[in-house]
Amino acid sequence: MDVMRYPTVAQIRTAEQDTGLLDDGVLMGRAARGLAVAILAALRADGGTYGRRVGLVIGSGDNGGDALYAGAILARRGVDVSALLVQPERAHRGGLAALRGAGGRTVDRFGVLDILVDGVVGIGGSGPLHADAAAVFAGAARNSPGLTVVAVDLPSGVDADTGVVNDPAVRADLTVTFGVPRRAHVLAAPQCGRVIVVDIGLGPGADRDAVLQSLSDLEVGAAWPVPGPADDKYRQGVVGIVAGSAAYPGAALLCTGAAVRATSGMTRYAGPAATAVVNRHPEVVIADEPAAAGKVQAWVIGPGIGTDDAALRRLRTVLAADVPVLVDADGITLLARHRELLAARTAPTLLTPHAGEFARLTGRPLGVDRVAAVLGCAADTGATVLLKGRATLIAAPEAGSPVLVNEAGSSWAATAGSGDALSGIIGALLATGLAPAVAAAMGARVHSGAAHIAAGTPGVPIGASALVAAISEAIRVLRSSAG
Ligand SMILES: NC(=O)C1=CN([C@@H]2O[C@H](COP(=O)(O)OP(=O)(O)OC[C@H]3O[C@@H](n4cnc5c(N)ncnc54)[C@H](OP(=O)(O)O)[C@@H]3O)[C@@H](O)[C@H]2O)[C@@H](O)CC1
Ligand SMILES: [K+]
Repeated sequence: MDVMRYPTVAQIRTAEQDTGLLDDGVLMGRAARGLAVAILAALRADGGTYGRRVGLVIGSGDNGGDALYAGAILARRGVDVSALLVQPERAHRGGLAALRGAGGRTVDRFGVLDILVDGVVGIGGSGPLHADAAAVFAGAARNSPGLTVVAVDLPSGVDADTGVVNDPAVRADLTVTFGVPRRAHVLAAPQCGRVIVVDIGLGPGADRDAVLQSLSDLEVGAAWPVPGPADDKYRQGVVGIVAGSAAYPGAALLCTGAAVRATSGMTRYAGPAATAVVNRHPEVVIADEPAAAGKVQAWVIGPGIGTDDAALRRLRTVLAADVPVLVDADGITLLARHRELLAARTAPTLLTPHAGEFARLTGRPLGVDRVAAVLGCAADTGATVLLKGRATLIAAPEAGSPVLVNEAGSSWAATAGSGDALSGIIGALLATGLAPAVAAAMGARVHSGAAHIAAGTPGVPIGASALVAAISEAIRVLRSSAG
């Protein structure tokens, strides 16, 4: 599959070392040129470069070196460059000399600026942005309303591998990184702004061993199941949905509505909201119980089913079936109390918890390293696990499997009932025979796309019904990106 890969800092360091160009500063020179080009483009897009005011906040490592050498290039182009050294005695010597030689200057505080460059820390950083540096950013923002912040490699204070946004941390409008994207660029995307990856000649193997990966839109669009000439409703997969209740039919309507829109296969509903479901979605075939529902190729169970004896009975029935099962919401709460049900599974299981359900399932809080947590949970449960969030993570239980990430691109999907829709989409994909992790990643992409389309530009708040209504358009956009 055509994927984006996000290596760890250790893997990036190895790739940089493998070039043999680290010690003579070749890589830093390339990084600085790429950074300068990006800053010049940002200035040009906003009125030109000559005489514009760029401030550099410089830390004590090579991240500051990149910024200083880039500053030298900018100064030679007539940009007014000033640098504030957070730890003057530890600032990169060669970079500082280059900046001064090109006409840049060091300052104790910034005047009014057009662009502020964060060269405090990159992949060598840990923990929050130090207080003295944080004060510089706060002061510059006060002085220069509308200031554009450009992060070198990473916004300082954001952990490169976990994407944890410490307090304080820099929030960037643009992040310029080198060779390969870092995990934080997808795990903490809102903090990074637009990300530009500059080629510094790391070679094609630099991200080969990255565990964290994402599918491209093109790949999702090309793989989306659509009916072929020989297909009938059964051949495209039948999904069975157990969701909602007579008193609360909403989850049932959203989940089945999403499944109906996601593929052309057949959708069955089994449960106490059957009448409400068929009244809203006449194409759905209903039953009162999963045991009476007829044949399916995948089950979805959990949204809004409650945690009473009837819900547990239905969960037992569904998990006893030798077909893939997606368990969500109340289903996960029940599973946390009845782990033996998972152990007896004969076909793949997909669990789709949010952070709270994840903690219930594993018996411990999620922690800061979401990638490690989702891998651990998949290995422990033997199930594929989709951990919901702005960056949704998906891990299969097989050792060596990648973790697939879907960065939602917006937060419009954070609304009640949104998860019910996600389950329905993924369930329909599971029924077509896609591997659980791939079905989950593709479903998450369409789900976030639908939220984005429903919210519009500029966005307005949406309910989950609007998201479900936009699923068809989201699939159309992805399929058209695949040509
Ligand atoms: N290697 C390469 O090939 C290439 C590398 N490149 C560039 O180098 C960068 C990596 O450089 P690096 O290794 O020098 O580390 P870096 O990110 O500057 O930070 C370390 C310094 O920060 C300090 N510090 C730590 N935490 C802190 C905090 N919270 N707040 C404040 N300070 C903190 C820490 O201080 P200490 O803990 O030692 O007291 C240490 O001095 C990389 O991101 C990229 O930009 C490019 O040129 C391309 C080629
Ligand atoms: K930085």
